[in-house]
Amino acid sequence: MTTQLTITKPDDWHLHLRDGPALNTTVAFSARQFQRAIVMPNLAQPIVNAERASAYRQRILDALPEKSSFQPLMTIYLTNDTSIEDIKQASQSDYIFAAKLYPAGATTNSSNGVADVSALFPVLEEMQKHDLPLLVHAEVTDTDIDIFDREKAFIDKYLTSIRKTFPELRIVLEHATTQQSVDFVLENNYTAATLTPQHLLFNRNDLLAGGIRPHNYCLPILKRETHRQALIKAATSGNPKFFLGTDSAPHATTAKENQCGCAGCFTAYAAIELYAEAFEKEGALNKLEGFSSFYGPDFYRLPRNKQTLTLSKESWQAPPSYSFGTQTLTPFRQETPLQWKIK
Ligand SMILES: NC(=O)N[C@@H](CC(=O)O)C(=O)O
Ligand SMILES: [Zn+2]
Ligand SMILES: [Zn+2]
Repeated sequence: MTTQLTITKPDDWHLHLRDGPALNTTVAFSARQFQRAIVMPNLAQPIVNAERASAYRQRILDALPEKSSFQPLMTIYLTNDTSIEDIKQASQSDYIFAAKLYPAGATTNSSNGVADVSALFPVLEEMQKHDLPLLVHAEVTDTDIDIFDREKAFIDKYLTSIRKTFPELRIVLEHATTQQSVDFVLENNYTAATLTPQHLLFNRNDLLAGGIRPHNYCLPILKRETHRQALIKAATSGNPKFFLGTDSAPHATTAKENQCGCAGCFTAYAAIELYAEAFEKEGALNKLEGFSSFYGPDFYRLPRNKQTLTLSKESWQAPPSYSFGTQTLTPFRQETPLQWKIK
């Protein structure tokens, strides 16, 4: 049995750090284990251009613990007002690494998202031209589509045509949750997916059976077990199209334990530990390093990290909450001890 594991320092290719006082909590947790992170742009006032990304990046750097060399990799938020010039400027900047497509209304702070995907095609054309990756929250928002079918419906309605129209645009299907997404990624060139710890560890019973568990609620919603198995198979396959993206998405405890609770799991406090547990259960700890530390930078055409990170097999319990600005934050999987610990 493996009781200690040293891997190249990982990166997080999908992260929500939020803004303001929240940065004092979120940034340090990610910097503890990740060297770099793709920072999502869905703030209350979304990061829609290079100028806003630059200011947000500075606020993140200002919140870094001393001596940390953590690098935030910024993204811009696509809207129906995104211009060709916005894409040019983002591509030319040395701190923006992708642009994110949120269908309007699909998830947290997405009201400014794209209402008409086809109207975005000139922007996607420009992204392809500059080789700026497209990151997608792949869910339709149609009220007549069942929430468990929204990812598949997005592939059928939009992603297939985006893929065909822009064959060399690099696309990341973010936080993939279904067999259909795995198949789509496998079948198409220049197409990858991030996988979250919650979707590798949990299925929808963990959300809904025996009581509703708001801290396991995220979007896309947890799916049935067959889908979880497809994701774990992809993650542990050694296929470089699948890599780590936590989608750690902190919301104050009161916002989650609520009449209308927010979507998002706070995993960044123990993300690599949670992934290690998922890989170990599958007997695939030897595949963790590629997934966590190699395939992401390879896709983004960035160097792999030089530093290492060591994990040991050790049971520990997360505290009931962390402070989060003036509020508190409940860690994901708080009720069950974690199995791995960073040395
Ligand atoms: N995943 C989530 O459930 N929530 C994310 C948004 C997102 O990634 O869709 C958030 O910002 O809270
Ligand atoms: Zn999302
Ligand atoms: Zn996210």
